[in-house]
Amino acid sequence: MEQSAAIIGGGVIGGGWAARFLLNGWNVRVFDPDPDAERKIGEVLDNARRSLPGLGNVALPAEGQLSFHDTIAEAVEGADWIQESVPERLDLKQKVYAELQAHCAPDAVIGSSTSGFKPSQLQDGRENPGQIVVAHPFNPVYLLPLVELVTTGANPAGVIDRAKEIISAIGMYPLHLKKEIDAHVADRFLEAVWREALWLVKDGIATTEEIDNAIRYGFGIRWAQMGLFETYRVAGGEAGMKHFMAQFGPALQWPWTKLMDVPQFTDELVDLIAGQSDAQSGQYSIRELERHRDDNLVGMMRALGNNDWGAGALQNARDLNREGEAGLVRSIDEIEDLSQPVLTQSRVVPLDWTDYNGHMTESRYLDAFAQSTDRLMMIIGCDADYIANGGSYFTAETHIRHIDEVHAGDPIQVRTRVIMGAGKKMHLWHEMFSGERLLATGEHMLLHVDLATRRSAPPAPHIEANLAKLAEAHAALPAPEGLGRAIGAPR
Ligand SMILES: NC(=O)C1=CN([C@@H]2O[C@H](COP(=O)(O)OP(=O)(O)OC[C@H]3O[C@@H](n4cnc5c(N)ncnc54)[C@H](O)[C@@H]3O)[C@@H](O)[C@H]2O)C=CC1
Ligand SMILES: C[N+](C)(C)CC(=O)CC(=O)[O-]
Repeated sequence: MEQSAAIIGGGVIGGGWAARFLLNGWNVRVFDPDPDAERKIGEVLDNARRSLPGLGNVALPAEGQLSFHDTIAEAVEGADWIQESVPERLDLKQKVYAELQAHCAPDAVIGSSTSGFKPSQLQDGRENPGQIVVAHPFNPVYLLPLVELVTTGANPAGVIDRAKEIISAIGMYPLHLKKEIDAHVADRFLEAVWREALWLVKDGIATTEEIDNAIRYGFGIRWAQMGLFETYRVAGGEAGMKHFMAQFGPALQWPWTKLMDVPQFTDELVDLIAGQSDAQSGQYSIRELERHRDDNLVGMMRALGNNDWGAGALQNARDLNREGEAGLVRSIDEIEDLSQPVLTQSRVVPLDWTDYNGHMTESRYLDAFAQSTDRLMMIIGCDADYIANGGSYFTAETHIRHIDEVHAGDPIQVRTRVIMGAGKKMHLWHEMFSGERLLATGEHMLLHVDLATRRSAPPAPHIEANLAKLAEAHAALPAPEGLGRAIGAPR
């Protein structure tokens, strides 16, 4: 069923929301009085399209339709979700809510991107306060999964459930606060760090660049994977959290922090910080910085995914949910037509799979084919449980042919044939396509092993039977062009 989101205010954050909804298959209807809004959103979308689709290992749905509208009334027509991202001024937001509610469906959810206002302040004076929630995202909205969902007693349970469901459906994580508070949870930390950093620059202790280095060479990386409490638990050593608190608790009383005061934003301080920031990063345009940021975020989140941890684990769970819609199966019984090659991968080339030649790098073809082999193994019953019980396949030989180029952001699919499956042997033929274009083939010989002895051994009967069933069904297909090819063989 088609769903549509209205984006009210299409600046930095509204543009990010537009990209997030659109690339997750929603139609997006934008209202922003800025005559440059369409161009700005177009540029955000270009960056989102090169980074988000390849973040996970399973293809996203087809993009929705994007449209721009001259009035709020038009933009909210038929919208299931309305996301307000106008500037952080309470009077402006309240005016926008009055107009939104004059035109939107009473059961649409209205989420506010506000960084700090409480939902009760936004609901105040409204006829239908129950449809308004705070849905506070993080920049870039199209890549970072966190949304702080803040509600009040005026929000019916049904609205809260729908808000959680929709936020999850677009690949984000709704952190539902237990109660409302100014600046929610995450921005209270950000404000504390920001205040302290301003003091450090003002007092001449460190430049903007040195402060950024203090974060990105140390605790910033640590926070991205374990947050604060888990990190400090580990820092307490074997004695854990209690020891950590005993050792560092007293420091809270020492002059380690100036958090209670805020430096005045005098012209002098603003010039000092802006000047240092220009010296640090002025050689890049904002769009270039955004692309560096996105490349780094995708790389870090994919690395976390390999370890099934933190934001990477969240993405893996999302991939798992999307498998069915992407046409991927997990067992032989789910295959509709056994006579055809099995779809073993449907994804987009991630940013971190490309190289200095500007295309997918050679090692990633093996990575992709190995993932397809893993899925074929799962389909025949050689799944995580079976492997944990001591049986698996080892690859004995691989031959990859590179036929055509493919670039970051392009969709790819792998279809797999079982050429032979008998006894300990499994002979597979993978073909990688982008649309109709054949990109590469991978021919792989695997042997079933006993993981205890590390020697080849017959598979369990159900695995042998499933493999034979696929091999027999695929034997009716014409032999693949290139099967058995060796380097140097005539072409
Ligand atoms: N920039 C950030 O890092 C983050 C900002 N936020 C929040 O998101 C909201 C928007 O902030 P940004 O996107 O940074 O601001 P922005 O200045 O980049 O964008 C605001 C947009 O709203 C438009 N606008 C102004 N009046 C409007 C109206 N009456 N109706 C529709 N559009 C209108 C402006 O033309 C502009 O395009 C704020 O509430 C902010 O606190 C939330 C998370 C992070
Ligand atoms: C600076 N800020 C308060 C607007 C930041 C946010 O609200 C979240 C973010 O993306 O850092």
